[in-house]
Amino acid sequence: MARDKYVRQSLGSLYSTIKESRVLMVGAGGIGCELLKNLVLTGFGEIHVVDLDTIDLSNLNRQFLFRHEHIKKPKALVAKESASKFNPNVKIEAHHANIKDPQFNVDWYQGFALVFNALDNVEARRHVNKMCIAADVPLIESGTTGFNGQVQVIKRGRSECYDCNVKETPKTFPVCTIRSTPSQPIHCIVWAKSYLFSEIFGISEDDAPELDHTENSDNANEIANLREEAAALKRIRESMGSEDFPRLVFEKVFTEDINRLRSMEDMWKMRKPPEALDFNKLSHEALGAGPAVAQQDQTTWTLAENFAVFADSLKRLSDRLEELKAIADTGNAPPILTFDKDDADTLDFVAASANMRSHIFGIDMRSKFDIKQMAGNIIPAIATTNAMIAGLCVLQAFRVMREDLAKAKMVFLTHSVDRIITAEPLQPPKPGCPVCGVAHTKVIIDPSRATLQDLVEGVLKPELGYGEELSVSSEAGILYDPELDDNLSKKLSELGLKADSFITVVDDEDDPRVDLRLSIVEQALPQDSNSIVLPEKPELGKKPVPPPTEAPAADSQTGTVSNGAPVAGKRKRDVDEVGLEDEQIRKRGKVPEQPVAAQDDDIVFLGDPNGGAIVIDD
Ligand SMILES: Nc1ncnc2c1ncn2[C@@H]1O[C@H](COP(=O)(O)OP(=O)(O)OP(=O)(O)O)[C@@H](O)[C@H]1O
Ligand SMILES: [Zn+2]
Repeated sequence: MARDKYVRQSLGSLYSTIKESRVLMVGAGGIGCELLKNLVLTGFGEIHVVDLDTIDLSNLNRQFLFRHEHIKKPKALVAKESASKFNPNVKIEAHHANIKDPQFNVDWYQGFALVFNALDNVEARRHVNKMCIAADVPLIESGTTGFNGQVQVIKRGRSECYDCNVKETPKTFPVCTIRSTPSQPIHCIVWAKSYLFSEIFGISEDDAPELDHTENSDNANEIANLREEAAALKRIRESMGSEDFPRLVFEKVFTEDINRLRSMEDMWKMRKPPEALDFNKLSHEALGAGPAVAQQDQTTWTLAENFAVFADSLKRLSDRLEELKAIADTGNAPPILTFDKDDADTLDFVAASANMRSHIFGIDMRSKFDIKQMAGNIIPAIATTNAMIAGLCVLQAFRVMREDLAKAKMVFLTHSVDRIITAEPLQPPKPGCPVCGVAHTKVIIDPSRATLQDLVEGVLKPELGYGEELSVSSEAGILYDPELDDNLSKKLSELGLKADSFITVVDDEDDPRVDLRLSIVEQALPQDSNSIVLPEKPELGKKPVPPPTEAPAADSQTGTVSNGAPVAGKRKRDVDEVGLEDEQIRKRGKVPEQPVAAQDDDIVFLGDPNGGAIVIDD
């Protein structure tokens, strides 16, 4: 029996299209391993896999194409090797490289019928989105976070692209929220990890990425106070190892600093004022608690228990640092300790300190287990979620391959609504999107001669009808506008423009035409011809008047903006995401509020009476 009998039966007329197609998969991690297996077993004729990484021990629990003996080998190559065995008729090309490398240019993308993203970061996703829009190749974008995931079909001119919706920028916490007015457990955890731990054992908080030290007239005074406080804490660090050290640290951060804060009455008009702690009282109460409580990581410790763990872990960490100092070479930078969620001493210290601070501000205390997840920025990657999302990617790919985009869907996998899989029709491109709301074309330049003047005066104005009001920019910034003509005589190559660079042209006249993105092809052109040639004239429609935009809601706690960006597909969360409750995960995952009712064109699985194959009827 032919190995592809059932696939042929299932796919019907799509079988030969798929067999002859060349597709690209970017990322061979959690989703990528599952997806590559699906693509190979479905019989996609040629599959290119790009991944920049090598295999790590921690990948093996879910990236099933990899085994222990593959650790440190390139993911793309091993994925190819393992998946080829499933179907020798499929050609797999592996690229151990960054997808942003220049060899993966617009022409290269145009060689694919379809691109799949199986990435874990927004930057690479945005890059592939941009390239697929420029090359006009459909993209299936996917991501998972714990039990949630999503698949998005992106096709230039037909659907929203990845950048049609502004992505949430990684959230930082204003330093005043962390240091003066915490209101959530995460604020106290960040304080314990990035301020207290760092000031005592590590590098200064000034280098902590989670803290936003932006000053404005409202907070300048408070920031100056906080700097003084930090300097005073650093001085206490000098007495590490002394009998008095725990009391000095404790009284500085849990008594004196809190009393100072409490004395700023304006701060507490709308909030509950903090209550300072008393070292003597707590050390007395903690006598019976004993540091062994630190082993109980699933229960929420009492204040006295937190004190006991604080004092004990402070001692453990101080002893460690003192030992390191004793053996350190003089002349080198002094040794430091860094927070690691898997290092019990550092986690105990952060958990106990965070909880005591929470108590002071009337915030719920958390178990050490919870704090570990939040401080370590972890959402566990779930193999089943990845497998389901990879399956949904292929089902959506069938619709794209059938050129049936009307039936393609944005699919959500969610843990928190009645239906685990929900779908929404594709939304049309957002007018004014900086990526897909622009016209694209190629421009051939002779790098030895082409100048910016040749582009502006020789092509853009005469051939494309631009008036005086236009601006030209590269990815590095503005190159030309009516007030900036210094670069006109420069060669494009001197301006950093080379093969596969993009140039953006913006029409600044009244009632402007859409922006134009030119991708550069370098070619030596005959001396007697122009140094820049447009092989095709793009259609330049009018720029749509943007509909009134809904201002994204500002997060009342942090002042940062949250706009429900699609799942970033990251297993390890940034610090902004720690403390996400289901509600926030749902927002981030863009999961619809209400499950979307089953629709006529939902996929129906039918049992096959002829031998167990599944016929997919959509
Ligand atoms: N710019 C890029 N070019 C090529 N591959 C990339 C790029 N950025 C990310 N990737 C790859 O995308 C894959 C994403 O997979 P996944 O989300 O499972 O992450 P992981 O690194 O394998 O695991 P984890 O981060 O969860 O430990 C990774 O293998 C990563 O190397
Ligand atoms: Zn867009």
